[in-house]
Amino acid sequence: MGGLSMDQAFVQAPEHRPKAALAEAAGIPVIDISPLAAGDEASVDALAAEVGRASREWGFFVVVRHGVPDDTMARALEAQRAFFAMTPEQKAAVRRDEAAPLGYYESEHTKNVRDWKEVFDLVPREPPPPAAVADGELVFENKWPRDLPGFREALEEYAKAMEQLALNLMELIARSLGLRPDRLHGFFKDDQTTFIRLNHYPPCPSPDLALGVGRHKDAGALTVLYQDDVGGLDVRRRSDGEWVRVRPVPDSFIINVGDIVQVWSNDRYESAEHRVSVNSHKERFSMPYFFNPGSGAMIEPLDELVSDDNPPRYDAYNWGQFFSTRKNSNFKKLAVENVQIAHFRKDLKSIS
Ligand SMILES: O=C(O)CCC(=O)C(=O)O
Ligand SMILES: [Fe+2]
Repeated sequence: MGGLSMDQAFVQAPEHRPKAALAEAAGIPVIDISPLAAGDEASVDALAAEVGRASREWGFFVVVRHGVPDDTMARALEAQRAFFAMTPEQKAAVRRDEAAPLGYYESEHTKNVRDWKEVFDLVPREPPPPAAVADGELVFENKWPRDLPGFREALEEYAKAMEQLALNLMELIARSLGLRPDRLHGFFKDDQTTFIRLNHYPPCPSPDLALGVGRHKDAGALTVLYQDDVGGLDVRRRSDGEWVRVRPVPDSFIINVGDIVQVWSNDRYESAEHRVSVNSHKERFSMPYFFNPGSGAMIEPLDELVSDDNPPRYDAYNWGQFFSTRKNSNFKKLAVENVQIAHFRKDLKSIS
């Protein structure tokens, strides 16, 4: 389906291939976040502590009673399925290209191995088209498919609900770090580079050799992920380094803190490595919302979280530059190593 056929480009190195039977993770926290809306201060504090513990111990957690309306979800999921059910020609009409990275794409690479998936990327906020686009600058303009009634509206509605949820989670993360509740909100203004990805993982003839998404960490601030009931998201467990499967929970979102939260928190929280396993008989759908700051943001450990005893562990880096370098490297197979926050890690030996 979708024109994917199993060739060498998909084959993972032996050490990165998924094991046939993977334990379902016991203990990934499932957190009811409804106390935030109820607003009782003591319950919100307890909730923030729970989010803090999950971010520290796993970098991943599942939220339920999150306030996203059922019909908003239903419309978005229907739009997603309708999109991938279109013909290859219809999908190709909104295909991404090197200068304009949004739209349909079936040839993403993670760490230089091709992923067994097709995607559609969109941004909730389109920047005004730049009068002159500098050489190499990416254009974040949506490519809406024609002949798919309601698609755009459903996803715009979904994006609004996601932003509210992501800001609520940012508040909980800020509180959990002892910061002002709205301390992180200023990073997510109108210039934010947040994007939504619709993922479709078709059945794969060799799920023992390929991955839907190769192992990676999310580079942004926070990811709010919908997954259907098929299962396939694997997280590397911090306590022992084992890969474990995240069990699908109905009416939930999976939240993971990204590299930016890791840097802001000066390593109190760590973004976890994850990947997607595929299977030979069932297609799978997922939909991550990548909550990202504006491209001008400088990312560095927050002042309140560093001290003489706990000096900053990272040099400041420009998010926009990091983001476009990363996006370009997912586009095709490259010889160079992907940019990582580790490249901005200070050599602490020289500080102490
Ligand atoms: O499909 C999933 O469950 C996760 C996808 C993912 O990790 C990503 O797109 O960054
Ligand atoms: Fe991811």
